[in-house]
Amino acid sequence: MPSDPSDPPFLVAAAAAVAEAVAATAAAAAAAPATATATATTPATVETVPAPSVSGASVPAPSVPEPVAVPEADGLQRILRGPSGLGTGGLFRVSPLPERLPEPGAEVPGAPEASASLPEPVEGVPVPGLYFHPVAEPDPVRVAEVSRRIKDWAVDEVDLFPDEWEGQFDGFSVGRYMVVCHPDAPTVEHVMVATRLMVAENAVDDCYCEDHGGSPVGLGSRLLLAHTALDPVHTTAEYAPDWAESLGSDAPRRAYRSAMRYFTELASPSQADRFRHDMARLHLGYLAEASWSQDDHVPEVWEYLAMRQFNNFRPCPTITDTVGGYELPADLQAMPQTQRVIALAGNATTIVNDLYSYTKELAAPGRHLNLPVVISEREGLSDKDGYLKAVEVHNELMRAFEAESAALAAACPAPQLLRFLRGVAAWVDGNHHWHQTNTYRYSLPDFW
Ligand SMILES: CC(C)=CCC/C(C)=C(\C)COP(=O)(O)OP(=O)(O)O
Ligand SMILES: [Mg+2]
Repeated sequence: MPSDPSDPPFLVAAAAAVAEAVAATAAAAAAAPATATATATTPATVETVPAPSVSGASVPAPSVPEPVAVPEADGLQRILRGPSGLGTGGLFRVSPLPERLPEPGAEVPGAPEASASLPEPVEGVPVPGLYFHPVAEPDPVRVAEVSRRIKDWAVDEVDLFPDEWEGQFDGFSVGRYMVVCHPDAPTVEHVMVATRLMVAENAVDDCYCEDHGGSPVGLGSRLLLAHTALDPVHTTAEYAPDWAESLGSDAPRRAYRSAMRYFTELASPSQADRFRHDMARLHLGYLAEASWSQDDHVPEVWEYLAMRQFNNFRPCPTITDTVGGYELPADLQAMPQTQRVIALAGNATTIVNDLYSYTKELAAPGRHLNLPVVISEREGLSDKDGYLKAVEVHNELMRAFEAESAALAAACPAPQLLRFLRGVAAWVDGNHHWHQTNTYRYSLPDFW
């Protein structure tokens, strides 16, 4: 890509890095035989998408993003690491992210023996055959500080849980979760913004939908009223006080209200609106799951996957830029290609949850839907074969996420977008790490 002499040096460096990656990607795609993944069988068509201006100039992007070819690991890793070289330091508020560990020729890293390449042994066993990237344990000092502050917030500011739930709160290890998912957060307070939201989101899920008093009955009403803690009601003077008072009337609403206040102090209006949209998606997903539960209905696999795209971790990686102290401009965030990357990342991370929480959900009363259960039921497979097929579904989603992310980085090398893509990838890896190592909460089935 020709560079304008007036471009700041980091843009020139970014363009050069990406141009190199594009060449590597195109060469790899031309040389590579068709592979097992659906995306890899599509010819590579990497077109350059001009970065839209923040002022809102129209973006000539296709309305339906084309799947792209999977780049070889080297090119992909280079893109996801982001720009490097003179002048790029300003793209990283803190020291550069730890690099993903290489995958030397292994088709599926992460089988138990592969964990020998980790810097330190970690607790928990990865799902055999799962495609994931191991990461190092997060900084224990930062984890301890976030853990201390989040407990204070939960107890003193929002009165989140009764004493008997304290062990579960601690066992969730939300401080470790959020520190490992946001390695580029410039301060502890930035991590806290994500941590409060994570706690609040789980409070709503547990108390409204699941095993801490939740039920599908009346869920729509509860979710809508809680949603107004994120998306305020603009009403008349007569009715506004009742609405405002309602936000303090249970723990999920207190948590949403407070976490959202902290978030909007840091987020731009556009970032806040993006988050509200994702939370509305989440609540829609909860409702579909609840209606199937009320009807004792097992959806088809594709229907389950559609529901799980909404009942999904997406609101968490979507705020990676706010937590990182920068902003992905709305025009870049709204591009169909960016939306596809975010959706694939959310889907891969959420199927990771289905796999790690499988035994927990099997032990819970009633039938709890997750991907292995739905595949077994709908496709007439044994529990083990349903689980193994769910691993394959995850792996395909994960590879598609990485391929689309790499292609987008190559096509649109805006620095904020490159950093955002790295942030989403870090969230994906951190999410896996937390699930694997949270042995208080999760354990694997005995299939191997
Ligand atoms: C943090 C957040 C946005 C959560 C939304 C939905 C959610 C709780 C998940 C995607 C996790 O799935 P699940 O409800 O199955 O959680 P556990 O398996 O109970 O950990
Ligand atoms: Mg689960």
